[in-house]
Amino acid sequence: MDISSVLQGGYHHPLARKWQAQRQLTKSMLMYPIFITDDPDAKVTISSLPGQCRWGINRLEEFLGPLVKKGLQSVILFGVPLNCVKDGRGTPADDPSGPVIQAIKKIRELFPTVYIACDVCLCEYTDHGHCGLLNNDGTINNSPSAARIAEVAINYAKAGAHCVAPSDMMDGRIKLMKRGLIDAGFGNRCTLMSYSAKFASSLYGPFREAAGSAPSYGDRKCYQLPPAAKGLARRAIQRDTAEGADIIMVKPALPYLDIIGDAAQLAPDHPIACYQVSGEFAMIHAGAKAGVYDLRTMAFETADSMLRAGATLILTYFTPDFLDWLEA
Ligand SMILES: NCC[C@H](CC(=O)O)[C@@H](CN)CCC(=O)O
Ligand SMILES: [Zn+2]
Repeated sequence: MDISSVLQGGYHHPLARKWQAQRQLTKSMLMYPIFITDDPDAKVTISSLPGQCRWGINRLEEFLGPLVKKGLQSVILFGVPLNCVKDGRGTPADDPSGPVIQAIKKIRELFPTVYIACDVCLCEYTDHGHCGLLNNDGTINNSPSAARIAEVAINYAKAGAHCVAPSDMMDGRIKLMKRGLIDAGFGNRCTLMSYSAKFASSLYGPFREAAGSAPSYGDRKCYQLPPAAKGLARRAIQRDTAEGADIIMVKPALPYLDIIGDAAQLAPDHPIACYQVSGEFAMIHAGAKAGVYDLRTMAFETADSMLRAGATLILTYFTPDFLDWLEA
């Protein structure tokens, strides 16, 4: 046999197999999506997301304390207001007494080492459930929507968020948000993580149930990317990079590994995030429950695929599990 034909010598040993990975999963790569509700003492199980709950701010120490001890380094907050008056412009989104702003302050106080990102969108706060403001005919009114999203982001930054992450997919919101952060004095102390390539996926169901954020009519196909749209994703990534995004995100993750690769190629000097969304998480659990594979092995296999594709940051509901598994 030719010398060049023999590869197995390079990975016959478990340690040598580790060396074959370009990037190994570490705790600092994990960002934990968490749901904050406006009942301060709540701890409500989310049936569609195994092991996940909606938490009130009075329970954050009980919830996050053990995870911080295990090495939790970042969270991304999703507000789930159940006792507020939703309206056409998502007024409750940046209510100073609302769950997100209260949670930013509480987590800063309780866990000063934890990096706090905030998802910025209006769908959890609008009475129509869309991610932006609407025209009279029910279509998205892009410009005022982008302006409102930027306004919410600046208010989160003022409350102490380390990072704002607009998941709305409005055109031009990154430029507006970056300009707003700079003008408000936060351009150099608040990260702008753009959900640049976010697809109109069928994998958001459990989240929408958890956050009560499904659109009251229609869908999000006119502002989230078509699943087959590789060119649009590449253009959105280039656009957001040019508009001042500090981190580029692809979402969902597993069905879009090629887009993660595109992002790494198009924005080689930016951290690349990917979001293993609620439906991916639920799907992996369902397969393990059905005996198709071992849960831990599959969770690592999916994370390794995202790292191999070029991700440097993974938003995942598996974060608490990985904190245990990476310790072992
Ligand atoms: N801003 C929209 C929420 C959005 C998807 C959607 O419901 O369209 C995601 C949150 N950023 C869902 C995330 C998930 O499914 O885990
Ligand atoms: Zn939204």
